[in-house]
Amino acid sequence: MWRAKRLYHVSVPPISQFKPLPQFKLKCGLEIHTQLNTKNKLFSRSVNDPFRSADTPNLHTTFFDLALPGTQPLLNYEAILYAAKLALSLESNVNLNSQFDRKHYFYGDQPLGYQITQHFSPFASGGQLSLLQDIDDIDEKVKDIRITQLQIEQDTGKSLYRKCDLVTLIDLNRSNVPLVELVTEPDFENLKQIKAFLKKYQNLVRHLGVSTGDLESGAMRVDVNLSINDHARVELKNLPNTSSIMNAIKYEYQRQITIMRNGKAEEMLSKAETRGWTGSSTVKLRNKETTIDYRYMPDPELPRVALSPDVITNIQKTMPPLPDEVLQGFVSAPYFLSLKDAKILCLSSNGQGEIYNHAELQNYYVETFKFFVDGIKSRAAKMRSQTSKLPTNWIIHELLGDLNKLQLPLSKLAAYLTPRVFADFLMLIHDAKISSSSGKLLLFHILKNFQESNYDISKPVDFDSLIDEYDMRLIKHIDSSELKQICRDIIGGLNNEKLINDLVSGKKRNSIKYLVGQGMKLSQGRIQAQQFEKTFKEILNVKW
Ligand SMILES: Nc1ncnc2c1ncn2[C@@H]1O[C@H](COP(=O)(O)OP(=O)(O)OP(=O)(O)O)[C@@H](O)[C@H]1O
Ligand SMILES: [Mg+2]
Ligand SMILES: [Mg+2]
Repeated sequence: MWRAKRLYHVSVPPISQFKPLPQFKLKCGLEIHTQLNTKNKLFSRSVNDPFRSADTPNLHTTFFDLALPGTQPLLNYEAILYAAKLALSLESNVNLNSQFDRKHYFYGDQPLGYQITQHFSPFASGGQLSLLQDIDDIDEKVKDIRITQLQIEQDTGKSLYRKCDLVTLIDLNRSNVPLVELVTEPDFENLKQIKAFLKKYQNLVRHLGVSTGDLESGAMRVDVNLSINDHARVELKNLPNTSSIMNAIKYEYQRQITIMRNGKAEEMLSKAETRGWTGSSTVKLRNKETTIDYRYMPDPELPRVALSPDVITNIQKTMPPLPDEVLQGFVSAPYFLSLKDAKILCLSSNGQGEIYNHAELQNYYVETFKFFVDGIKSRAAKMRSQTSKLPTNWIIHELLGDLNKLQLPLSKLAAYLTPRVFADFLMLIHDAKISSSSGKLLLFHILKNFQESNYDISKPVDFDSLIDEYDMRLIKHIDSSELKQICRDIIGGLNNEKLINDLVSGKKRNSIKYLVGQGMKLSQGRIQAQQFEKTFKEILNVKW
């Protein structure tokens, strides 16, 4: 008698209890699809803007994107250029004679009936991306992730399933957008390496300007392949962001361990399978070996991509220095940035570049630094380490904070508060014309006014009159008895004997900062903090 096979139920512990165990060795490889942000699509002249879908579906489509009979693909060379840049930056060998193939399957958002990809002869192979402990926050000193290959292919359209009337809507704005599929060797051994690789690769595509690299919008899509102790690999799909990627791996790791511990590995982990992430668990989509036969064949309508070695050499010449080199440059002479600050300059946090992109920010910093150093030299002053920190502190910390607060794009501001002008501003602080607390107010005021003037760049910034208008000029030569009186008044006004005793005895030395803060507030930042500190110590007879 036929009986339904009882499904073996695996009870997986919660993700929060995830713990990598040495006896269960994790091995992972990634497949990453990256949309190239070329002007046009891969095989047609339509505009490449897959994100227009929400308001205007099917806007960017030509007859070829719709797969109307009689239309033919026409290769966009810009996509080849972008893919070559990416391949070279990964030390991958560009194939001088790659080819496009048809991968056949039917789906509503794939009207050709096949996807044009590179199966037999991919665009580039080999190469690596090195992860470094200092820069990428991994546990090992260095970890090289080998690249298997990069292939160019077209993206599919999008299907929108409407439950209410059981209708599926098709949007072809994304159809035929150029993609690079990057495949790594199964070199990853832990989560930190995967997280670091994704961040580094994302930063790389942004740095090269070949993609926005955003996971959330689908410009970058990651499939994870995972196996434990040499059992069959499981491919994880539908991972929309970094936390899904991490959680899916954690879940899958625990699921497979549970299976092994229950003696079911032979039965359940001997065949490769594809699983999807539901948000809380992985579910089987299909067996790898039973996937349909795609009937790959070379696309007869597209000639081979024949590149001369000169083309590659010339592209290599136009390549910018890679992110790690740029970072190293900022931590060494003449900038001497801390690694943390250098990372802020080099690692873009958002691909859209709304407030700034890393190239603009680096440029603004480098230019300002140059003008500032010239300013110091012109005063025949020495560049002390405290002085060289001024551009860093004021750009990376103060200015970026203000821009974010005001949602003011750096590109707009740089036309008005140019690096030369910003260096002048820094000189005001360097020359002690204004205190840094006044500087903060002044900078914010200038930015806010600029924004309110609707980005009017016609009137140049006039620091001198602004400083006078707001009465910010530092009082350098205050009479010492007058200053002592101000300090005594502050102490008297506090009426806090314990604070003063603890300060004088050295128990709570930090309280001096509080007193100085009161002084700065009272003088509206016009008397220097150091003067206050000195005077407070004098009148309190502080010995430490
Ligand atoms: N034993 C293994 N454990 C974990 N990952 C593995 C293992 N063997 C291979 N992989 C990874 O599986 C991935 C294979 O990707 P590839 O694109 O070559 O084939 P695929 O997944 O079969 O094809 P498709 O592109 O149709 O998904 C690579 O990232 C590779 O590193
Ligand atoms: Mg795969
Ligand atoms: Mg693949």
